[in-house]
Formats: sequence, C-alpha cells, structure tokens
Amino acid sequence: MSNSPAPLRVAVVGAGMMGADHVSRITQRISGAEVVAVVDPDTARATAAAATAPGAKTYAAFEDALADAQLDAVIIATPGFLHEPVILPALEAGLAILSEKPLSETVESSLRIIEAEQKLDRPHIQVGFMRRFDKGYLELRELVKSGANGALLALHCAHRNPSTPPNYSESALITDSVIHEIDTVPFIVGEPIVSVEVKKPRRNSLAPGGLLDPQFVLLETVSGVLAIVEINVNVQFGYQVTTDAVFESGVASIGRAETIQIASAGAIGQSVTPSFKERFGAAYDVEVQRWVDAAHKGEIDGPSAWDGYLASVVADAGVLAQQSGKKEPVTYALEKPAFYETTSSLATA
Ligand SMILES: NC(=O)C1=CN([C@@H]2O[C@H](COP(=O)(O)OP(=O)(O)OC[C@H]3O[C@@H](n4cnc5c(N)ncnc54)[C@H](O)[C@@H]3O)[C@@H](O)[C@H]2O)C=CC1
Ligand SMILES: O=C1[C@@H](O)[C@H](O)[C@@H](O)[C@H](O)[C@H]1O
Repeated sequence: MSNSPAPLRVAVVGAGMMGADHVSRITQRISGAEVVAVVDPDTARATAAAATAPGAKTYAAFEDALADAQLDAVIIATPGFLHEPVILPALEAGLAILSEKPLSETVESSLRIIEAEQKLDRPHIQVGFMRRFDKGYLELRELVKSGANGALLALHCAHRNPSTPPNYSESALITDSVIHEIDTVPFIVGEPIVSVEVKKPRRNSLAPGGLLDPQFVLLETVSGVLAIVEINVNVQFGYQVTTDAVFESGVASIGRAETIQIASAGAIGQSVTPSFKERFGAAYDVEVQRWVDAAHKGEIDGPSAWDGYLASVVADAGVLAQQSGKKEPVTYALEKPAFYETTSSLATA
C-alpha cells in the first residue's frame, strides 16, 4: 500500500499561453497533483487545455468550478488585472493558491489581497516569480551572499522578448515585464529597492502601435547597488534574459549559455530560446513541484503575497517614473507583518 497522499485537486484558471503550459506541466512533468478543472470563458481554449489532462472538466467561471469540483488548490493564469477576482474567493475557500505574476497590477489591489489573506491562519498564496527557482539566479544569489568577490556594486540586466501582443502598453513594460527584475533584484542583492528611474532611448520602429520600446529602468537598492535593466520587447530574434553582476573584485554572468556553443565554418554559434517557456522551463517545473509539495503540508515554498505587494509598490513608482522622467522614490507604507515570516529558502532575506 502506498503512503503517498491523494493528489492535490487543482483548478487552472485562464487557459491561455501560461495556463495551458501549467496544465501540461502538472499532468506530464510533476507529481502529487492532478488538474480536475480548467476555467476559461473562451470555451475553445478551455477545451484544448483540458484535453491534455485526463478527467479534467471545463468551466466558464471560477465560481462554477469552486461549487462543483472539490478543489484543494488553484493556479491563476488570467491577465494580471483579473487575478484579484479569483484570489479572493479562493482564499475564502481556503485553497492553496499559485498566482501567476504580478500578484496584481495595482498597489490598492495587492493591499486588499494581503489583508484578506491575513484573516486566515497562514499564508496560502505563492506568486509565480519563477526566476527565484532558476539555477543561474540561485547561484548568483549565493555568490553575492558569500562575499567571495567582494561587495556587489551593480547589475546589468537584459530582458529581451521577440515581440509584444497587440494590447501591450507602455506601462506593461514595467508591470508585466520588468516586474521580474523588480522581484529578482532584491532577491539577489538581499535588500529592497528604494528608487526607480526610466530612460527612453531611440525607439525601435518595429515595436507595434507607437510603443516606446526599448527603455532603460534603473533600480537602486538601499546600499546603493544599481541595477540597469534593458527592457527590450520587440527584438525579433528570440527570447533572451541575462544578468551581469559587477563585484569589487570580479564579474559574474548568468543566462548567456543556455545551449551548446558550436564553432564551425569560420563562425561561432549558439541558438537562442524562442520564448520564456523554453528559457525558464526547468524553473517553472521546480516552482510548481515545490508549490504542490508545500501545499500537501499546508505551506507555501517560494515568493509570497508579501513579495507580490512589495513588487507592486516598486512597479507603481516605475510607471510614475516613465511619465515624470525623474528618479522616483519607492515608499513602502507597511512593515512586513509577522504573518509573512517564512522558513522557505526562496523567500526574500
Ligand atoms: N511567469 C512567466 O514567465 C509568465 C507569466 N505570465 C503571466 O500569466 C498570466 C496569463 O498570461 P498569458 O497566459 O500570457 O495570457 P493569455 O492572454 O494567453 O491567457 C489568459 C487567459 O485568461 C482567460 N481569461 C480571461 N478572463 C478570465 C476569467 N475571468 N476566468 C478565467 N479565464 C479568464 C482568457 O480568455 C485567456 O485565455 C498573466 O498574469 C501573465 O503575467 C505570462 C507569461 C509568462
Ligand atoms: O512574464 C512574462 C510575460 O508576461 C512578459 O510579457 C515577458 O516580458 C516576460 O519575459 C515573461 O516572463
């Protein structure tokens, strides 16, 4: 007789690019969970994603799945501004929650979420900042902590996407894309961001709808570490996310060598991943496996809603900096509640 617990009964809400990817991840690549519900008002998408998960039923609204499917957990992969309407009823139902990033697109909404969560006995929400599970980011974080190369002085981050969807706005550069660096910079440096500034170089004429792309976002931390983020989301050639860390006595680079490098016929070449699904595929798998394992114990094991709230405060200042052209201070209205103290090795220091 097996001692393993019954699989976690998961609903995936939002069956677009990320939601469908999570359905196949749970069904094919990780253990301890099963997708029993796929929710999307777009019936074709819900049906296509559910077809990859034997036994999963489709629903047009999360409330219908909640009433019908005996859920233990939910993965939320709707657009960011639609996370809160799923998170709040999921909290009320006491489900384990993995919300895709961002936790929410406004500080006000993030505050409502953390207030609702603190009415429970313990954190239920993990936020999908998957870079915290990526080998390169973890190695870099350890290098910074070790002090082996002296103090960290600066980070050069490149965040390049092949192209943007039609509804992608200038603020989305910050709230949807740079939100990853907004999360990983404090994670690597070990201290919060205190200011944001945005510089806009010459525009890429291939960016749709007049989008001012690329932009350079300067994130400054408490001790003066400066992270310079090139957000550049219409590069055409592929998906590339790199970080070069400048220390007092050394430089470390991550994200540059994902694949084999071949020298042949007078040239050296290496392929570029087409999208985040390949670049961070292993990180998503570890993220979801650790979330499932923790949910079986009534815990989370990764970035919390508190981390999501902190990121939304910085993103707010970033959107303001896009408009003002000035360095904008980041002011966190709240102290970290004891409720969010955690033993997860992937939590912010
Ligand atoms: N961690 C990462 O690297 C990535 C995270 N994301 C995040 O994943 C989330 C989803 O992004 P994508 O999959 O790219 O978007 P998408 O646009 O491909 O899919 C969103 C889906 O949500 C559905 N939807 C809309 N309202 C709904 C509702 N009330 N209930 C259920 N479904 C609803 C839409 O019909 C659509 O199928 C976003 O939060 C995004 O920021 C997206 C890409 C990568
Ligand atoms: O989260 C993601 C997308 O939503 C976002 O639009 C991309 O810029 C990021 O690289 C990807 O990781």
